[in-house]
Amino acid sequence: MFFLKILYKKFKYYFIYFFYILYFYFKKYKKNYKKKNIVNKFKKKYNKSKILNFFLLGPKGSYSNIAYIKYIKNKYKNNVLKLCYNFKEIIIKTENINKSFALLPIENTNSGSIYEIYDLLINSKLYILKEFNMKINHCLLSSKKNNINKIIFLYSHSQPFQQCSNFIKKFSKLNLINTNSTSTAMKIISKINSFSVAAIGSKNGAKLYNLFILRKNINNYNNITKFILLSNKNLITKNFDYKFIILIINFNKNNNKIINIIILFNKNNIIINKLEYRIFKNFKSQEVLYINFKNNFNFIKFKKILDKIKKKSNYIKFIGYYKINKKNFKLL
Ligand SMILES: O=C(O)C(=O)C[C@]1(C(=O)O)C=C[C@@H](O)C=C1
Repeated sequence: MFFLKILYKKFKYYFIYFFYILYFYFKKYKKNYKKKNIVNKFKKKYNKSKILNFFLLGPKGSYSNIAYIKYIKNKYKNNVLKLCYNFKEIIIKTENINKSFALLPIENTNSGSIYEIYDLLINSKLYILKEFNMKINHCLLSSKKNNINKIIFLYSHSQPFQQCSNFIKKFSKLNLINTNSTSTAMKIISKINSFSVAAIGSKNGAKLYNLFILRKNINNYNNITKFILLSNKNLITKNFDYKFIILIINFNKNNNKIINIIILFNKNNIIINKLEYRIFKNFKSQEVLYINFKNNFNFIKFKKILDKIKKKSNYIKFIGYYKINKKNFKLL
């Protein structure tokens, strides 16, 4: 006891200082702990929220909107429709908002691949989960009971102009005006309300924007658009039971490696479903190969092939896996 007293007298200030620091850190820790707890609680609540956001091209009445009603609206509970102004906005929002999905058109039997989407996908963090094919019947629409020969300006998205090229060719007077979607076109002509303007859009859109259908089915033959559903979560599982896999392979230009990759796929009996080639003129000219192929091997064999591709390329990116089980497709 005596010894402790001497110690206390000698080091009194050190003791006080030591306990003060201890108290200070304890308070700081308590504050941080509370803060962390609140953030964790918020995260838990946010992640538990069952709402699924679906981002797609708007406004109301677009073909993307019709595809959403047909394939998604009643199939997935608690889904919320979020209509966007253009494809880029759809991708950025889906990348950054929790539990969200993007519905995008990717190709059409008449107009071919939609390159704007391919180029956006190459630089995005999204994964393709599923695809849907939808028949598209374009109509010529006007806000008045109109004579086609009076129309001077025809509004629509760039894709329908290509899909209706045979019909448009017959009317040399027509000036084509590009809009972000067919529904934007319908909205514009309903506001202008003139004999000189018309739009290419859907039957449903005509009802929505009070337009007259001047001609039905003006598209070239058998017009089908493929839509894809994407998410910001990599949903790959260990069972590797995917029917199709989609890869993006990046090369430096002018090195003939693309041919080697195709030969490699061929040697391993890989059935390529779709192949797209894009060139990017950034600081280094780069080539990108988009390959959608049938998955007919196990993960070990697939990894060996991947390693070979890796040696021939700058980088590889997985951007999609379609499940075999179509009916019980789960989003999350
Ligand atoms: O403009 C629309 O209504 C869309 O949903 C876009 C889009 C497309 O870009 O392909 C979708 C389906 C049809 O092929 C025409 C237009």
